[in-house]
Amino acid sequence: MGVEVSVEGLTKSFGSQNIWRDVSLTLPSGEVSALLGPSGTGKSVFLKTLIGLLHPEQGSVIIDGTDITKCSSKELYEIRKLFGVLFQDGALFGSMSLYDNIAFPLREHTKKKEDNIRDIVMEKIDLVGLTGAEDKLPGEISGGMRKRAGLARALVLDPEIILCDEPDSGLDPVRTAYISQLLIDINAQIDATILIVTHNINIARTIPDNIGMLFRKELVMFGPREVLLTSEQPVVKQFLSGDRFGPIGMSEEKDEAVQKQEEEMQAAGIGGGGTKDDFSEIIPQVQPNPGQPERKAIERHRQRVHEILHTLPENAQEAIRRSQAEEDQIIAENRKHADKHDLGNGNGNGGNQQQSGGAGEWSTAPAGVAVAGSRSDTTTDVIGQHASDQPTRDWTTPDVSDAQTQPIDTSRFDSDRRDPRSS
Ligand SMILES: Nc1ncnc2c1ncn2[C@@H]1O[C@H](COP(=O)(O)OP(=O)(O)OP(=O)(O)O)[C@@H](O)[C@H]1O
Repeated sequence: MGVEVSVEGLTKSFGSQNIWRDVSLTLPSGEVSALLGPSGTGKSVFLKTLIGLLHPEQGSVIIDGTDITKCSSKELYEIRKLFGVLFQDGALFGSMSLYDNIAFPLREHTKKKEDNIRDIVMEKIDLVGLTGAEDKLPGEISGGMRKRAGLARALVLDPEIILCDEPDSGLDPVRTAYISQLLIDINAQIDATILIVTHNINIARTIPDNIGMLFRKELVMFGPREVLLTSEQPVVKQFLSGDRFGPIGMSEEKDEAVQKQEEEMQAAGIGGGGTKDDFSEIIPQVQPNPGQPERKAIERHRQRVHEILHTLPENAQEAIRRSQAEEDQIIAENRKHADKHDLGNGNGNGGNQQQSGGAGEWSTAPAGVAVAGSRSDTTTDVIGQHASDQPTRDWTTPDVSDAQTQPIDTSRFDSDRRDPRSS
């Protein structure tokens, strides 16, 4: 199970510039959380503080029993091995091929042999749809491809905590959907605690269990996604709808005169350009693909939400009940689909769909983390990460009919991706 991250009273400034203050939240074990907020509110700074790259003036960040704001650098080094981080710009080494970039954490932090490293790296490259691009330099590929290479690198050590800084930036909507699905599938496979920083409202609506929002140097809220999505707070409503009119301005704050002008314009029927979508109409959360294990976090999340349900606003309670019922239906349909196509459900057979019905080369199964399905058949390597000793990939080329029945085909990430079936 992923590790809980508990943040208490965190305050960060650069010189006299306070970024945020007194931020408290808990990223529950194995759950997927998202952090929203206007540009410049310090979301990336928050991520960097969680891994100890930046040091807060006040507060604590407790990870696996250690307060990383106060621990020794040796302890911090150990704690960091729990993390896989996808930075906003991919943070790849410009002079190294994608292959070497992705292999880097394995070479740096484990004593794995090159054969084993190759298997893991190629699995992750395949997983993010970059097969064929492994010899390219970061400067020779698109921003979206760099992003996916960064994600592959974040996954090679099978992290307990995954931090993703704007995983969708540089990706078109379709690739964004693939990468979002990938994160859910990965969560189902390894039950990692995930935090996604994003401006993408679609991701916020459909991927996380919990959502938080930073605004005016404070955490406006953090809790079950339905609470934020049904919130009546003007800043939340404005952010979700992308409207010009509201408390969020081009710079951090609008002054009263501007707000008054906007109110007059609205009264005159002039719009702020925002979408008219009804965000309180909750879209069911994306579920793992059929054949993937079911997310273990769902039950834990529901248990937690059940305990606090009576404390939530009435419309959030109603939205939670509705979305849980809809999600149950989707999960049941996925199970039926998996049974019909003999994909295995990751519970009864270890989730090894590579052997159980054609989710081979073309599935989104995160093979290095995936084939194990449960951690019972993994070993612990030198740095305490779980990793299979055996090559975990079935490299047999699936037949075309299998490929066609796969719900997600990561090869479609790139039109220039080499088709392994043709080689
Ligand atoms: N190392 C640093 N030194 C000084 N100021 C910094 C540093 N890193 C970030 N900042 C400042 O902190 C503020 C928050 O930056 P951050 O990148 O966290 O915002 P963000 O919410 O992630 O923005 P965006 O959504 O645009 O990516 C900005 O004003 C930025 O200039």
